[in-house]
Amino acid sequence: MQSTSTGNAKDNDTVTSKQEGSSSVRRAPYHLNSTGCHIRYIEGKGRGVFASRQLPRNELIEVSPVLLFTPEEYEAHGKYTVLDHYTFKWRDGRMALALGLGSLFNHSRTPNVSYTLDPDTESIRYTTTRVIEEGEELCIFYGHKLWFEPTDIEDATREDDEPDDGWGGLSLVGNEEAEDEDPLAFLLDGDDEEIIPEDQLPFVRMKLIDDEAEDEPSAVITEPAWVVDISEPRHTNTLLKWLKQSGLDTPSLAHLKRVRKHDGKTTLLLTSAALSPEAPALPSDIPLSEPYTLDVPKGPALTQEAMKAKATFWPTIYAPRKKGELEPLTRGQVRWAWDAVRTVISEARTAKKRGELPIVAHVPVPYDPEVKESTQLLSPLTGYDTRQSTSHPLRHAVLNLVRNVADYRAQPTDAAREPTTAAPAPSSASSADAEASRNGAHYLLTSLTAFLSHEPCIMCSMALLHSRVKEVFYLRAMDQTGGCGGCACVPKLEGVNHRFAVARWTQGVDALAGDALDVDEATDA
Ligand SMILES: C[S@@+](CC[C@H](N)C(=O)[O-])C[C@H]1O[C@@H](n2cnc3c(N)ncnc32)[C@H](O)[C@@H]1O
Repeated sequence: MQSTSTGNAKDNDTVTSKQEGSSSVRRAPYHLNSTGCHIRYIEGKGRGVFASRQLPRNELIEVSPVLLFTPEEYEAHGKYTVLDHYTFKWRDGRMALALGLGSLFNHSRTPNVSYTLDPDTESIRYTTTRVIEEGEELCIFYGHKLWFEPTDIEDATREDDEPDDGWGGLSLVGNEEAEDEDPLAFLLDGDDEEIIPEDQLPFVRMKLIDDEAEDEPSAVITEPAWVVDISEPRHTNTLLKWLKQSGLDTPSLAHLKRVRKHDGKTTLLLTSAALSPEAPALPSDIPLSEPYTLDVPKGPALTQEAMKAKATFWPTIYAPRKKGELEPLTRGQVRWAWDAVRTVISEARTAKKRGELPIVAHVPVPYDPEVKESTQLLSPLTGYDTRQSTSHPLRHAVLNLVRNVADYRAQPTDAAREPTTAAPAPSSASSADAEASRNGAHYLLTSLTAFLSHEPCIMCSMALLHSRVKEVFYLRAMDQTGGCGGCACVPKLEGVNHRFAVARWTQGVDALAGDALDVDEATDA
């Protein structure tokens, strides 16, 4: 436990503390911080973080790296030390200690700071939840099971047996009950690679088109791919060999033939434009024209008829499977999705506390490292419904999310986001880049999954479709207003040029969310 400060605060930064019979004046260190935070002593709490100027709402005020301990290290050493009062359980079971200011935020039942764990960068991001005046203490919510007597009156009068509200308070180690609360633990503990049978998944996946409907060219779902015309067919074999060695030959296009002969022209399929927004570099010793993008079928043909329909776009492999069968999912994928669902619930709860509708749209960093690399989504993004605070009818969570993604994409360069992964774009790529953009490689949500607290309204479903989102999970169905199966099903409409998968999360949500997601059933989310 950190030192007990029992004396009177002399000024903002000092307090007289009595420890083991001696009395001394304690001074908070000067903290170099440009985001408006500084450390002060408070009677009965020890150190705390305070606003050194007025802070706006939704301001990122601190990013704290975390130090991670294995459960063994913690069991053998950590839990017998002062660290026990600062460590908490990281998502993968390790114990985490926030560095920087992170460990100095005190607890409040009415916090003015929320935080999100970022496993990718092993850090915690702290954001203000309202306007904070200069001199106010910045507090987070630790959870309901405190191991100390809070000084704040509202905290001291809390009910001990109140269930965790899931707001996202740090669940401190030793809080076994809180750890056991995950309603899906029975499903999610185990081997990451193991396939979870469809009927055990905690969500229901909607079937958007009948296998028979695939037989129509108008029902074929496509995605953009880079192709190049081969002027001299004798180079085809050399190019196929080069393609194998180039790394462009990714599994996502394995259902397509590599070469198309059409109207006397031979064309080579290079790579997915969704995964490689830039035009691929071609071998310099073979005369070739500029690569360009073309819409090709997204999946194999399930029937002979579908094969004919798909061949009008690009020759496609025939791979019959059981009718209605969906891509199998592994436990790792389901756990990743559940993490996102928990974030959505916790953010909806925070939104409600701020006086907004508890409607949230969230895009996590992709599970698949290849997709993460190609989409360059290196940190999760969230959109909140802000219709209440802005009195603006269009500030739906999904629209705000799409805007956030656009802002993220508009950052000067990828290098600014993560210097280690970004390669400079070749200057010759600019026209191909523009072409790729027109053909769909650069749509805002290409290859990404959106997690939504509520089934999106028709406008938002259309925005998701237009952004080329890969799939959507929603937690609460909106039968009167929903555009993904409620009053309409936008991705199922005839003639739309993109379809996204839809799943409704059915297990664990009510246990975790309680009434946190409740909205009027006529609300368009
Ligand atoms: C993560 S630390 C926060 C920083 C701590 N005050 C310090 O000086 O190092 C958690 C400890 O701070 C104290 N603390 C946090 N919030 C408090 C509150 N509302 N009332 C009293 N003590 C609090 C408790 O002693 C708790 O064990």
